Amino acid sequence: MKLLVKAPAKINLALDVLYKRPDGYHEVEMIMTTIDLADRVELALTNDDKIHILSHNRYVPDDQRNLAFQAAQLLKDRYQVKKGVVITIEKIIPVAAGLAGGSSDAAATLRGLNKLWGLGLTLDELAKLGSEIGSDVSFCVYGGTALAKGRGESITELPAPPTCWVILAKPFIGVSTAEVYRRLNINGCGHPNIAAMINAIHQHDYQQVCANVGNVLEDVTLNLHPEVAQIKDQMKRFGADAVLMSGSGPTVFGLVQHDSRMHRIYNGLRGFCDQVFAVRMLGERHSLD
Ligand SMILES: C[C@](O)(CO)[C@H](O)COP(=O)(O)OP(=O)(O)OC[C@H]1O[C@@H](n2ccc(N)nc2=O)[C@H](O)[C@@H]1O
Ligand SMILES: Nc1ncnc2c1ncn2[C@@H]1O[C@H](COP(=O)(O)OP(=O)(O)OP(=O)(O)O)[C@@H](O)[C@H]1O
Repeated sequence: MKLLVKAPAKINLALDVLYKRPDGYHEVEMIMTTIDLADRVELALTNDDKIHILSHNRYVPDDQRNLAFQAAQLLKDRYQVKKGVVITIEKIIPVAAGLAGGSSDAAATLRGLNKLWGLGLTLDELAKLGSEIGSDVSFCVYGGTALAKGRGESITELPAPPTCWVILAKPFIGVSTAEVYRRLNINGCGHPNIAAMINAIHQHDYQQVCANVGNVLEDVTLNLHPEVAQIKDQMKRFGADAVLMSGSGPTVFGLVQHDSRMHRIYNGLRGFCDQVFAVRMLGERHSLD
């Protein structure tokens, strides 16, 4: 028996850090939304009681370091599952890009194995399990658009943002999320207005969404990697309505509504960046399988 599950990437329309917690993590407030750029995760049942990972991408680990492996292991241990699975990951989302690729593969594995192994868990239960794997996994279990609080695992659903194009540009570098958080000076940076972003989404107000994008981690990564600032400048020059780094980076996204401008930005950035995509937001929460 086989199941194919979609694992979409996310962007952070806004990302604020409130304080560093005693457990070493940072208390965040983020507006996250899934986009139409997805890995394909195929789950095939085996009777050997083992977890196997297959991927053609040399940057994706094929052992217990893979977040999809960890998701399967967690379900096996917690619910004494005696079956095995072959997890084949067709990687479309750039790796170590700030787009939650690994987290989304883990979330897709949780959703898929819940069905394949007949566990009968709710999305809320899967999201709670996901938070044990990584801070972005809970959001990825639900998808759609949400406010994420705590260390990222406390999710409140939001409606779909206004329709627009999301142009993603990833430079050749990779970024360590832990290092970016470690270097952040919470008191020495400007903070995005999360309430204003939530209001803009509720009002379906594209101009206000664009006016309120912001990410406290951006300056940290920009200082480490000046090429990210260059990509931001390029996107602005080609006419994006809003430009921001996603998560801890290094991927930069630009928002536009007009097709012609989307093409201008897309074509202008290709050749300058490692990978460029023009995609839509997936909008509100709906079944990902
Ligand atoms: C930057 C974001 O991607 C934005 O969505 C997330 O906040 C990070 O999510 P993630 O990659 O799933 O993060 P995790 O794998 O849980 O943590 C990686 C490292 O980032 C730091 N970390 C992460 C989340 C958080 N709220 N505070 C942190 O300080 C910790 O040093 C942690 O060891
Ligand atoms: N399924 C997976 N796909 C990609 N990378 C994975 C996966 N599982 C584990 N990894 C490891 O995780 C690291 C970060 O990869 P990932 O693509 O998830 O980063 P990211 O998009 O920056 O994540 P986030 O936005 O959640 O911080 C990679 O360098 C890789 O070694």
